[in-house]
Amino acid sequence: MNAPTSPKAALPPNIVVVDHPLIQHKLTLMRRSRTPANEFRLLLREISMLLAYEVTRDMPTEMTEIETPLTTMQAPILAGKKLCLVSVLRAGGGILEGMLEILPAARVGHVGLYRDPVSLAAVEYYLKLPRDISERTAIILDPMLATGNSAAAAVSEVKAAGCQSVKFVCLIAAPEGLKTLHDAHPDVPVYTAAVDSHLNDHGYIVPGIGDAGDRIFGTK
Ligand SMILES: O=P(O)(O)OC[C@H]1O[C@H](OP(=O)(O)OP(=O)(O)O)[C@H](O)[C@@H]1O
Ligand SMILES: O=c1cc[nH]c(=O)[nH]1
Ligand SMILES: [Mg+2]
Repeated sequence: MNAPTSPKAALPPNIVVVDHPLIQHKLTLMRRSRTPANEFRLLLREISMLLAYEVTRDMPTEMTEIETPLTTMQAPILAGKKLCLVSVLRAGGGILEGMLEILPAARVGHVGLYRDPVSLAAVEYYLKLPRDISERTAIILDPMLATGNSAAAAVSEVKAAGCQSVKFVCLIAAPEGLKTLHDAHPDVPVYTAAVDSHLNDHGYIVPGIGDAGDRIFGTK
């Protein structure tokens, strides 16, 4: 039996494990191999909305004067840099849906990456980012951080486009991937619902959820 681990002391800094009970419950339902694709997608969307709260917790606000039906008051509104959500195709689309529910004004970019099944290197096949991404905080979305090769490549593309403020959101991270991403991009914080035990010989996260893209789109 493989239990997920949260060896917080051994992890690189800049990792936020969002261990809210609602998220943990929904993640358990997603992990079950018999959970069908339609339920899997819905659970991922719900968890993504909850992760959106955590990854935006440090967004600055400023005060503005408004009129309520009873009086005028100083009230907070969002201030500072705008956001760009960057979905790593294919599986990032599963997180993007939920994030856009909470952050409807965000711009959206896409990075198409697949893992070479033998070398586990990330192979890029698509890139489309908003022109003004350098003026935004980018939140890169991908459910799985396994070897970390895809995440590191996605962050490199976003930085190459001029973005200096980057965060990474996933559902499950492996310790190996957290280290690879931190070594390549120590300035990028990672928000994850779980840190699992290890990678298997094929680079899959154990216990994990299997192939996220296949489970979202029912392709296996
Ligand atoms: O950390 P890594 O070892 O790079 O693995 C993680 C990547 O693997 C999965 O994508 P996959 O290559 O299966 O593509 P898909 O989303 O099109 O299925 C996942 O969505 C990540 O992008
Ligand atoms: O466990 C894993 C590892 C990489 N990609 C996935 O979709 N799942
Ligand atoms: Mg896949």
